[in-house]
Formats: sequence, C-alpha cells, structure tokens
Amino acid sequence: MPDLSKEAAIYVKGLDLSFDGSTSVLLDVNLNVAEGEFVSLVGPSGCGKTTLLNLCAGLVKHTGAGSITVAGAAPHEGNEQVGYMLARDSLLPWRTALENAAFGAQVRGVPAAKSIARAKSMLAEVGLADYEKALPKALSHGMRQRTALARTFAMDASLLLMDEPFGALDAQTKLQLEDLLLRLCEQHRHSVLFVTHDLAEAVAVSDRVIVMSSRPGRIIADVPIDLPRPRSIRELQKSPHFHELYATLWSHLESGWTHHEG
Ligand SMILES: Nc1ncnc2c1ncn2[C@@H]1O[C@H](COP(=O)(O)OP(=O)(O)OP(=O)(O)O)[C@@H](O)[C@H]1O
Repeated sequence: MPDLSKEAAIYVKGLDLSFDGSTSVLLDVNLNVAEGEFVSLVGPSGCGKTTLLNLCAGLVKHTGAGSITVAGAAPHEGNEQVGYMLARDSLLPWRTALENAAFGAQVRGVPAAKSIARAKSMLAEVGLADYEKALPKALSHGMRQRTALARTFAMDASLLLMDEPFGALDAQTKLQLEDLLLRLCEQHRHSVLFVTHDLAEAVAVSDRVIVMSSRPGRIIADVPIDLPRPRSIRELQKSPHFHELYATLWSHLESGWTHHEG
C-alpha cells in the first residue's frame, strides 16, 4: 500500500491538540490534502482552523496524539515548500510593491535578481504591473492583498496555507480576488489549504471543503466540490449546483453547532 504521508501535500492522522494540557482544542483530526488539490476548512469561530494551519506551518508545535506530515516531512518553520498568507496583509511599509512581492522568495534564499524577476511577473499577473514602485500606504486594501497574493505565489512553494486572505475585504473586491485566485491556481497548480468563514467562497475556490465542529474542533464533513474548472465567480452564481453545495455545507455547519450545544 502506498505511504500516503509521503505522497500527500498534507497528511494529518488522529491529531489531538491542547495548549494547556487539559482543554482539548483539536480532537482526532484526520485530514489529507493531495498534491495539486485545493481544500478549504470551514467551521465556527474558535474551532481551531488557524491552529491547524499553524501546525502545518510549524508555527504551533504538535505535542498531543497523532501525526502530521507536510510535504513528506514533519512540519517546520521556514519550510521552503510552504507559503503562507494571512487576512491582514503583512506588507512591509517601507518596501515598494515590487520589493514586498519579492520579499517572501528572498527570505527563502532565492537570489535577489531571480526573486525580483519572479515578483515582477507575479505583480503583472495580479494586475499591478504599473504599481511596482508604489509603497503600501499608496495602495488600496484590495491592491495590498493583490501584492500579498503576488508575494505568496512568487515564493514558488508547492503548498500554500491561506488564512482568510480575503476576510477583511469589501464584498466586491473579495469576489474579484477570488476570481484572481482561481486563475492563479489554474496556472500554477499548487496544493492549497484555505481557511474561510465564507461558505460561498469555499465552494467557489475548492476541490473539497472540510467542515469542523465547534470546540473541540473535529472534522464532521468532507464535501467534494464537483463543479467543473475553469470556474468564474460570476458564472458560478448562476449554477444551481453551486447553491446546492452551499446549502449542504451550511447544514453540516449547523449540525456541528447543534452537536456541541446539545
Ligand atoms: N497560542 C495559543 N495559546 C492558547 N490558546 C490558543 C492559542 N492559539 C489558539 N488558542 C485557542 O485555540 C482555540 C482555537 O483557536 P483558532 O484561532 O485556531 O480558531 P479559529 O477556528 O481559527 O477561529 P476564528 O475563526 O475565530 O479565527 C481558541 O479557543 C483559541 O483561544
């Protein structure tokens, strides 16, 4: 039998986690992200989505039962195969958009000329070719998140961990960036673990959506999103199956609350 932990981008088995040694935060979590697969995590606030992402990034140490393998190895901070993007952009205010887009690759040891070349091409892909020299303060929030997307993709990591990257954007900008993310993923074929509170967003961008229960976070559903690609946000809104999948996720999410409260 093939060793899934070696082949998968993320392989989590029977994982328990507690920060204080007594209160359980994650309970018996089993999660598998295949190479090139886009998987979203949804669940009530505080159920442990960010913690799970941080475990994969090596930012939270795993001490409890179970195992976690990321790109074939134990998670560790600074893993070159892993890129990370957060809800609030973490652009450096004194660096231009181009320098910010190149920064992720640079800290991973990519030579300056190569990282700048990659950043230039990614900035063009996110529609900011004319803003290379702009400082973050001169960019709108949406443009800053585009720059952060360019930086994340310019790292050339095989696995991307994204924690509500569009969570703080207005509704229209959010839809535009979801479309952009769909295009980038079609072109670059990364494996992605994506945290979101927005069920429509999860359906739109994912191959699979994992639903977690309220604390302690357990996986209560694993929903394949069998919508054809390439996708466009505008076209998806018109698809009855898109709305069925949204309703399915919603009822799973609700059952997770009921279970916890009951
Ligand atoms: N470093 C830490 N030390 C102690 N407790 C923590 C730590 N990080 C997270 N927690 C707790 O673990 C639980 C899960 O938090 P986490 O941020 O992973 O949830 P989440 O599902 O991402 O929430 P949200 O959707 O609100 O962002 C919460 O109860 C939180 O208080």
